Amino acid sequence: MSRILDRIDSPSDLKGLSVADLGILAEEIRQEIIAVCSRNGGHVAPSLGVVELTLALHRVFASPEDKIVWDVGHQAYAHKLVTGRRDRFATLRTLGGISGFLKRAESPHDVFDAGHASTSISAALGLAAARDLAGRKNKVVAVIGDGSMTGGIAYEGLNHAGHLNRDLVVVLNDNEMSIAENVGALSNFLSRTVTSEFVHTLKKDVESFLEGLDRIGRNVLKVAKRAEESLKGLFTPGMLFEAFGFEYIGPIDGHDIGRLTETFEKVRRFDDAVLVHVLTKKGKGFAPAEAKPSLFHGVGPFDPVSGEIVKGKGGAASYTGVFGQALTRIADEDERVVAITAAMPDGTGLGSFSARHPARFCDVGIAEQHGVTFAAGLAAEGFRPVFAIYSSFLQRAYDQLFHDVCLMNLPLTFAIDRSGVVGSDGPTHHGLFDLSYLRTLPNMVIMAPKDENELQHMLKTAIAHDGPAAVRYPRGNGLGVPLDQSLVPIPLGTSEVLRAGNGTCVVLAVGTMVGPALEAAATLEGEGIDLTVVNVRFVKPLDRELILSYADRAGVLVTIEENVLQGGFGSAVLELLADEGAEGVAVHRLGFPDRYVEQGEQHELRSRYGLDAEGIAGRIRVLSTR
Ligand SMILES: Cc1ncc(C[n+]2csc(CCOP(=O)(O)OP(=O)(O)O)c2C)c(N)n1
Ligand SMILES: CC(=O)[C@@H](O)[C@H](O)COP(=O)(O)O
Ligand SMILES: [Mg+2]
Repeated sequence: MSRILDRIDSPSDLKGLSVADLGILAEEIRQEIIAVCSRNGGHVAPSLGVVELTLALHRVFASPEDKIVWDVGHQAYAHKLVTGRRDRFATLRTLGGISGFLKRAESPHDVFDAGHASTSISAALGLAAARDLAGRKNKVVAVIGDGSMTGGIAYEGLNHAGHLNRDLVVVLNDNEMSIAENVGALSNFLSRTVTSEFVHTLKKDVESFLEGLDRIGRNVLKVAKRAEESLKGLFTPGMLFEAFGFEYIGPIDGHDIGRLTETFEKVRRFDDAVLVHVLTKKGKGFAPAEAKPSLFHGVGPFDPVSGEIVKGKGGAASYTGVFGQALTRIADEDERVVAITAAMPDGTGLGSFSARHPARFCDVGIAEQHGVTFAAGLAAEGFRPVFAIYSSFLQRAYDQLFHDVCLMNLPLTFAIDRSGVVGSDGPTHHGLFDLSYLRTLPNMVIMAPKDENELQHMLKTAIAHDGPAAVRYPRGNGLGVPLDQSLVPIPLGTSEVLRAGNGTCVVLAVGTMVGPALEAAATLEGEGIDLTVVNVRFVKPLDRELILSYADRAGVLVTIEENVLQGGFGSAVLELLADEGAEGVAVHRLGFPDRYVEQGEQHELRSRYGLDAEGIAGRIRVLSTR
């Protein structure tokens, strides 16, 4: 039997469907999401949770004239399926395929690119302001999750929107989850829904009783209503949004398409700022995802029936895991160590730390800026905070790094996970800028380990250092090297010569690039090219002496980094050589170019950009024959 989904080429095809048909379509969409994500991986639970919400929005609002802005965009798979991307959906998150997030370049229905959280309200308000300036009449809708509502920019947007009172709809998709359990006072506040329903029922009962009485009864009713309003105000989530100047509607069942459609029809007729509070279940309709929403938030391939996760090739422990274990051990001996995450406790490997040292663990929510300044406060009082954070999310907190950390030279460790290419999440998530953005800040020490064992020692080095220090390491498995139990700080600014070579061509490799550089050296040895390979270890401070002495002797210096070339390690070497007047040495920089790198498996991207062993060998071969 043909599916309704196969007849949906654009949102306008939803208009003629009955509520019952929409229910059937929701089920078909869920099956499609599960089938494709079971092969490609993806953000399964967030997307399954908003299928009815997506259908109701697209049925009532006329995208792309009406603008629907999805926060993060990780929940927008149903949106992709009903906006003309059904045929390409099987390529989701693959090299050359459609994005796992929103992309203006992909569809006119994706009105604002995303991948990072909490931006939708500000973006939607900008779209609404542009509409008003242009004299258009379209609607603008921001859809934001309860987790993303922990990000400060969301309140900056609400504050401005309430003040402007533009025609703007904000849908709060409340599933009581961030990736892990949502944290913070707001999340407690939102979950007081039950209390508010209780107050609502109580109000109705009391009203009908008093209305049955005489005039005195009606006066009592007036007083009671006033009291009830303040009581309700104390207990309902609406109060918060009303204080921001929004009309509040909800909470409503986010899986009841009929109710959602009716509500949005009503809201469509308003012309001021409205917030619709919708309650959904993360992972809805797929039992394994409902049972383990954190696991299925973002997941690799799995069995589409049982939900069992397909095991990788096994092998070495991940950098993330080794970091978490090492930090826990260091904290066992050093009571000053406090671990901080911004809503990524599992992704950053802090699970064992939080279980062992709960009082010294903090999840600040999706609040990277706050997290950095909060950690700086701890550091100012003698603690040794370690902020474990993804490279691309730390970008949010650049001024905090500058103003609240480096300026005071505070002892704060940044454990920067997901540096380099991360894979299927693509350009919003690759950690390709941290060497550049950290290098410019005075006082900052920057390290990158060649393997997971060195990561442990670098962590120890960072925590022992009396100033800010960053250790950047990649997503995925380490090299499987033995792990030292006793950790020793590495003297700052010292690198390590791993292969002496004949000194004609010297490779200065950073972190993940050390392994492929050594492999390339082994390949080229058979061709009579005898490379020197240096594990740089410190991007700041540089090992000036070693670099300058090689520059004196070598014909060619090759720098290799899993970072953009602009402002990265290679740039630092060029600056040093220029400042010291080093002449006669040719410098070749290998790294990522000055553009946003697409999605794809990590190995595919490294290969595409010539940063695997083969690519490195090929480029040095060309240099050597010049
Ligand atoms: C700035 C930033 N920090 C962290 C993340 C990682 N992240 C992606 S989705 C998510 C949870 C979002 O929760 P919510 O908005 O409630 O959406 P749900 O997944 O529950 O649907 C987090 C922490 C991110 N994308 N951007
Ligand atoms: C949407 C988002 O930002 C996160 O879910 C991210 O995709 C997690 O990435 P990892 O899978 O590398 O933890
Ligand atoms: Mg949520």
